[in-house]
Amino acid sequence: MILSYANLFAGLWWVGGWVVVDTGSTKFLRSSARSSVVKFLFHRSFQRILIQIVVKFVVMASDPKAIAVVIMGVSGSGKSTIGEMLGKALNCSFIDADDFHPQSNKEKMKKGIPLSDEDRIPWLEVLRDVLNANLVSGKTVILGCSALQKQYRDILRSADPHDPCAVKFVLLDVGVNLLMDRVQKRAAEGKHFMPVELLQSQIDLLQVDESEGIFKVDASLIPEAIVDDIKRSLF
Ligand SMILES: Nc1ncnc2c1ncn2[C@@H]1O[C@H](COP(=O)(O)OP(=O)(O)OP(=O)(O)O)[C@@H](O)[C@H]1O
Ligand SMILES: O=C(O)[C@H](O)[C@@H](O)[C@H](O)[C@H](O)CO
Repeated sequence: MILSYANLFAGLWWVGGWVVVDTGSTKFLRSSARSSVVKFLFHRSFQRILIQIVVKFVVMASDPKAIAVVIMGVSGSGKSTIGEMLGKALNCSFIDADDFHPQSNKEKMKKGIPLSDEDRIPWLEVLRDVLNANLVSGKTVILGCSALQKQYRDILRSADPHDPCAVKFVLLDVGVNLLMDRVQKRAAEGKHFMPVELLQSQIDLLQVDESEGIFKVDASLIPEAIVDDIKRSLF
């Protein structure tokens, strides 16, 4: 839409310039020194450059750089719920990291055994490649992923090897009691494989370094308020 306006504007500019220069309607300016400057300004090659600059500017303004937003936090903090809503609000796709776990990881968690680095690193590398594919094709994407430690987040950050800031993290911050309630309720409803016993191991592992500048959102709020806060932090 914006581009069509730009093209229309460029077209009018072109025709307007032609009328002014080629129909001689600028007679009153011709004699003065000003007229050569004006002629230069209306000259087609100058117009062409100007049009290219305007179109490029409009394209850049209407098509900002793609980013990856990682909604992170411990089990039950709301990554899937919030990530999906944010994806809809930003009109981009949402990827749930849980869908990329190999069966062996899921079996381990079901049995109440926390994942090790050996379990997580290959999984994070796959997720990094998925983010990379989206960024390379200019698509903004939301990922819901625990990303509990800096070393894990650094793997995801490398999705854009030229710009680590292209991958942004948002931490869903929820108190332990509310987390327990949510995970217990979800497990009782048979809705998820993650047992409540694993929650403490996740809380123990979560490490957020102030220097990383991760945006922390109060995830005990209603989902709509959380999504609004995240949107405000991003734009
Ligand atoms: N802001 C919220 N307010 C109320 N309930 C919420 C909120 N966010 C999530 N929930 C509920 O809490 C439960 C856990 O949410 P969700 O599955 O989105 O968390 P998660 O971080 O993706 O968990 P996991 O990492 O274990 O997959 C769900 O039953 C969900 O409906
Ligand atoms: O790093 C991890 O241990 C995993 O990502 C877990 O967080 C689970 O995937 C998730 O919580 C279950 O839904």
